[in-house]
Amino acid sequence: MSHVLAIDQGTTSSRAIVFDSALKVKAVAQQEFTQHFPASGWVEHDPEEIWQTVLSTCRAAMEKAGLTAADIAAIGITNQRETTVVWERDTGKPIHNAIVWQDRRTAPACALLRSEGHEPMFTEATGLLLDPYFSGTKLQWLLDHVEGARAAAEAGRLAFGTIDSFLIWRLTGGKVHATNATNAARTLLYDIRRGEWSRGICQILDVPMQMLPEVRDCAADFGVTDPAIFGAAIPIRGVAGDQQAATVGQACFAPGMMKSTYGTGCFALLNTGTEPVTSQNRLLTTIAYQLAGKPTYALEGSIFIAGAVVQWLRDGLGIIESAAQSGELAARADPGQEVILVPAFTGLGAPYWNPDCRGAIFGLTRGTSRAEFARAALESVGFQTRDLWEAMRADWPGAGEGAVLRVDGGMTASDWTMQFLADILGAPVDRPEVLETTALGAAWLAGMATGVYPGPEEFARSWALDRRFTPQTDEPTRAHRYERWQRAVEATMSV
Ligand SMILES: Nc1ncnc2c1ncn2[C@@H]1O[C@H](COP(=O)(O)OP(=O)(O)O)[C@@H](O)[C@H]1O
Ligand SMILES: O=P(O)(O)OC[C@H](O)CO
Repeated sequence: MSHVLAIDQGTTSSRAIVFDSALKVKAVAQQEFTQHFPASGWVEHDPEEIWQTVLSTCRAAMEKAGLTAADIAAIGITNQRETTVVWERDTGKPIHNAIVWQDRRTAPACALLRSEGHEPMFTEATGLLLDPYFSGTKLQWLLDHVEGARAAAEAGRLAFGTIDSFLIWRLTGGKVHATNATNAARTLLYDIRRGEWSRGICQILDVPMQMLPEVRDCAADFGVTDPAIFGAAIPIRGVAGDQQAATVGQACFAPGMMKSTYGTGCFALLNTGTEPVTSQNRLLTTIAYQLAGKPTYALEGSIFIAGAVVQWLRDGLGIIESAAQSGELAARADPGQEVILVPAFTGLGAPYWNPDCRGAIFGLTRGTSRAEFARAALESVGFQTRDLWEAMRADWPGAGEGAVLRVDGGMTASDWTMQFLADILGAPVDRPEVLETTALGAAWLAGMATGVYPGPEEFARSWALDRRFTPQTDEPTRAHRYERWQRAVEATMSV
């Protein structure tokens, strides 16, 4: 009973990881699932496929670890955030595919709300902006477009949830309809200061409040799994959105600590303590974690394209065969060429929040080759992080000076990219030994709640460094490079 099973339900795959009593990874199972693109800018997932991949990866991970459900003390769940599911309470059946966080279909609805002057009120309550990224307008779209949905929701027959809620509902056999504060904070429906669903916003978006889940702490009782699923009931005791789980997994428990996760996108969170900080620089205010009823807040910068730019080099341009080759190729680029890629493939996220602009490349010459493309692609990830870093320093003077960036996610395997990141930030970048930081955070929350794992101080002491990247570039070069990036972004947004 001293193991913990973490479910990491991500955008492109579901993973299940068994951690042992010393918080070491014992077994991993991963399964990709289908991405549906029914129209330009639309992205959907089939919730049934998500459910099946979660079930099979959990079973596979337990089998690989040589364990049964009786050996698992608790489950921790972490998930792609904002992605929106509505299902029938009596059958558990979704009424539509899930609308994924990347989906842009509600851009006109957001523009309309902005033109009506609603944005300041939404930002004040939720810490977010009127962007299609968040769940609220996705839910509104489902209620408006699925026949009979609004009437059924008003009659109490439908439930809304982000992926964590949907999984909790399914795992508990329909007994628990709950979420946690970190996922609620991404819905555009939750008042992060008052710690409750916003009645005013639900009225504006015409969302019946009876379809919303109950909001709990990150380490809390989320019920037990139906014994028919894994052979015995397992308590669900930890739940957090994936970027917040990574913040916890990186032990960013003190104000001023910052982590950045480089997967498909990049999400940087700065712990700002027990009071929410309102950004003057178009960052988001969010809940980093909530324990014992007390939220700890964060400023978040969300970038939509990070590792995805490497996938584009591989699958779109075909100039590399594997992601790992991107760094080797970038290292061979001509230092005399200053090619800049602005990867606004789906518009730009923080701090620009421009859903309409599209990517651009600058500085091409007759001599530009694959190597300069690769370097520009990897550098774009560093430049975008610098944008967030600047915004955070401007918003919260405690950030930056003497600060270190803790990094994780698949793309941090690239030493070349991490060195450029340190160079362009002018600050150290720390890569930990455990790169399964998201799952680690969810496992620790669940294990701490069940007494299997230690409290925050001891957990933070167990964080171990793999490698520190220190800046090698001088300040004038850094300033010159960053200024050219800023001009490239301005030009991209003006086309
Ligand atoms: N060695 C590498 N160099 C550059 N990018 C990499 C490398 N290894 C993985 N990546 C990128 O990291 C991403 C995968 O990271 P992961 O954390 O698994 O993402 P997600 O959870 O969003 O699916 C991919 O987009 C891939 O292109
Ligand atoms: O599933 P990931 O790792 O791409 O993360 C997605 C984020 O939670 C979206 O906000």
